[in-house]
Parts: sequence; C-alpha cells; structure tokens
Amino acid sequence: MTDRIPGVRHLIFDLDGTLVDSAPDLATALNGLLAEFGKPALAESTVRSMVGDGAGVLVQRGLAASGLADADQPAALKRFLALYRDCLIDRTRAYPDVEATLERLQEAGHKLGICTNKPYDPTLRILAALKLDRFFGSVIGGDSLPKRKPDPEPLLAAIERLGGSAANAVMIGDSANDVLCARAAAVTAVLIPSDYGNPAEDADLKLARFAELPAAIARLP
Ligand SMILES: O=C(O)COP(=O)(O)O
Ligand SMILES: [Mg+2]
Repeated sequence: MTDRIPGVRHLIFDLDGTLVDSAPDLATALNGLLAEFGKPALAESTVRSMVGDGAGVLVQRGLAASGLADADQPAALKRFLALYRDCLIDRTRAYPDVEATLERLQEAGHKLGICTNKPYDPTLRILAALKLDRFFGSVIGGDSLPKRKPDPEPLLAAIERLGGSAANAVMIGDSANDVLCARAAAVTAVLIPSDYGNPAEDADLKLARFAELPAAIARLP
C-alpha cells in the first residue's frame, strides 16, 4: 500500500536512450547480422535512429535499409539476439548522473520500475552488469506481454507490480512511445530527450538533464 504514502511516487523508467546508451552495442550486433548477409555496416547514428520499437523492429529496419526486406525475419531476429548477447555491455553505459540520481530517488522513498521495448533477457543482463538492478522492483521488457509501448499495458503492469496505481505514477522516457503509452495509461509523462529515434512532441514535463529529476518529481502536483 505504498501508493497511499504522501509524496511517494511510482516512477517507471524507459531504458534505451533514458538510463543507458546502448546504441554502440546494438550497432555491433546489427552490423554483425548484416555482415553475415554480405552487406556493409550501417553507421552507428543510423542504427541509433532505428532503436525504440524493440529488437524485432530494429532488425526489420536494418534489413530494409540494406535491401534485405525479403529476408526471413524471425530467423534474423534470433541470430541478432544471439549476436547481441555476445556484446551486450562492451560499450553500453549508464548516462551521467543516472546511478546517483536513482539513489536519491530511492532514498526519497519512491518506488522504481522499468518499462522498455528491449526484450526482457538482455534488459536484465544489462541492468545487472551496470549494477543498476538493485533499484528496480519491477521490470517489463518488450516481450514480457503481448503488446509493447506505445500500448499502455506494459506501463500499467510495471506500476501494478510495484503496488502502485496510474494516478500516482510517472513515466520517464526519451521518445514518443514513452509519452504515448503514458497518455494512454493516464500516467504523468516526463520527457528527457535523446538522440535515439522517434522523438516526442510534448509531455507533461520536459527536462534537459537526468539529474533534474528529483527536484522535478518533488514539485509535481
Ligand atoms: O527498442 C528498444 O530496443 C528499446 O527501447 P526503449 O528502452 O527505449 O523502450
Ligand atoms: Mg528509449
């Protein structure tokens, strides 16, 4: 019943582009896949712009951009996930101030969760490797439920598993998918823009830096 403690919020975070910069390793895996098809590597900035709708869509976009739209997509996704597993945290890092800010939010009594479109298994591995897993009481990945963001279901599940409710929750993310799923779930949306794909037009609150979160959360009505 943490939901009833005044000032305590259920804060649900997006992963890629919000907590961690994972594009370099996603690019390594995608380019490894393309190399197996005899195709040249895509620029990391191109891969970065393709991230945000889950691994399946990333692979689909990468294949299409390389003239391989007709390739066997399920087989390519399976191979991509195997390649990604081998390079998950070679260069993936938490953004500056993320760990210290999560610590402050947790110390303030907030309950923290994750709602990402990245599949569940690599999400857990990355959180553990970067020692961020200790902060999160719920983790919903892109393949945890039948639907992913911008559908509201994964966000609502992440909140529910923390013992919270939409009225007291906040979604913090970097893309339109995060804002759209928050809107559809009637959850407050905080946007911290990134250079990943699918930027959002608006949100309830827009922050330039992750470290601004504790003060911004404290000021929410
Ligand atoms: O598309 C992905 O793999 C992940 O995206 P997200 O963490 O920003 O939801
Ligand atoms: Mg994101």
